[in-house]
Amino acid sequence: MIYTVTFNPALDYVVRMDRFRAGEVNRTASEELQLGGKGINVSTVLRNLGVENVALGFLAGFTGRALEDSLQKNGIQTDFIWLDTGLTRINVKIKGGDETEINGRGPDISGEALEAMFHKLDRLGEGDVLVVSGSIPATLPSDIYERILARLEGRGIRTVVDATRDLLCNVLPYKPFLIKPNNLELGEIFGRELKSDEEIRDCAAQLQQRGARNVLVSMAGDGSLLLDETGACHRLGVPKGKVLNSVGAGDSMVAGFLAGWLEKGGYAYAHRLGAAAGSATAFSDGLATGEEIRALLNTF
Ligand SMILES: Nc1ncnc2c1ncn2[C@@H]1O[C@H](COP(=O)(O)OP(=O)(O)O)[C@@H](O)[C@H]1O
Ligand SMILES: O=P(O)(O)OC[C@H]1O[C@](O)(COP(=O)(O)O)[C@@H](O)[C@@H]1O
Repeated sequence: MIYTVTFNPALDYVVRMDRFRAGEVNRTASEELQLGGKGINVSTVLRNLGVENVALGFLAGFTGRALEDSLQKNGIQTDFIWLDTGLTRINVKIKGGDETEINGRGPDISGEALEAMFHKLDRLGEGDVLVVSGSIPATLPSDIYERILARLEGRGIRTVVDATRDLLCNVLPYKPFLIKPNNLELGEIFGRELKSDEEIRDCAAQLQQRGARNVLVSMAGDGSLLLDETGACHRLGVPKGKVLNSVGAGDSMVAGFLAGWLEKGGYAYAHRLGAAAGSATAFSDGLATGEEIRALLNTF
């Protein structure tokens, strides 16, 4: 079974307007509420591709209830831990000329709630896949992803980590099956801007030397580069299409990669399905459907 963990789920409030002006009253042309949080997006796209999975994480308050109801209505299995206080956050995504995002801090997670999550993870076993992704609420220790991977070590569980800076770097010794930084996040880790494929490949190789098995670097409209565990490097561009909303494109890519790898076992195909999923989401209003993703697969 595939499990996703989202420490800080969200409702994404997506508003569109001709031009967003900071410091002024802005009126929207349209608005919608989407389910959000990186692991939750991965769960949704996996489900859209026909891959059964369970969404784990922490929820609180009426926004949390709305999120869980919608996930279940969409046919996604959930096993969340409920927090006694606070509210699952609402992240604001402004499409007005440029894309501006305001991501909330999220509710506090108590020590007890965290312990409850560790107990759930203790049930995973041989052949399971665990995806941990997204930010963590400010009250959690910054080694939390590392502690999860340490606890899973030696049990035949593949892990996928999509996080930034230390959250990502600290898990490398636990040999994650896949990490997916974007090119800017990869540059942040090495303290410089990465300008060429060679530089990106070199940095990906260094993360591999530090323990990552497969490194998938996404580059928004410039496509993606996969350095797989055999040492082969795969580079894909993007198909032609109109970008409507790139929120969740990275999460869709992770889901597509996993779905492709489960379907055929090879990394070239996993990368293609991941790339198709990323672009299909960028070309649709919300997260891409299975049909939208498979329609793009042949363009690579
Ligand atoms: N503007 C775009 N046009 C076409 N494909 C895109 C676009 N933005 C993202 N994608 C696809 O989705 C993938 C992930 O997007 P990216 O923005 O790099 O991830 P993240 O959201 O994690 O930063 C890209 O590698 C690409 O394949
Ligand atoms: O957990 P974080 O890093 O604050 O990010 C949460 C946001 O990321 C998203 O999951 C989108 O992620 P990507 O655009 O990186 O794929 C949104 O749905 C959500 O609002």
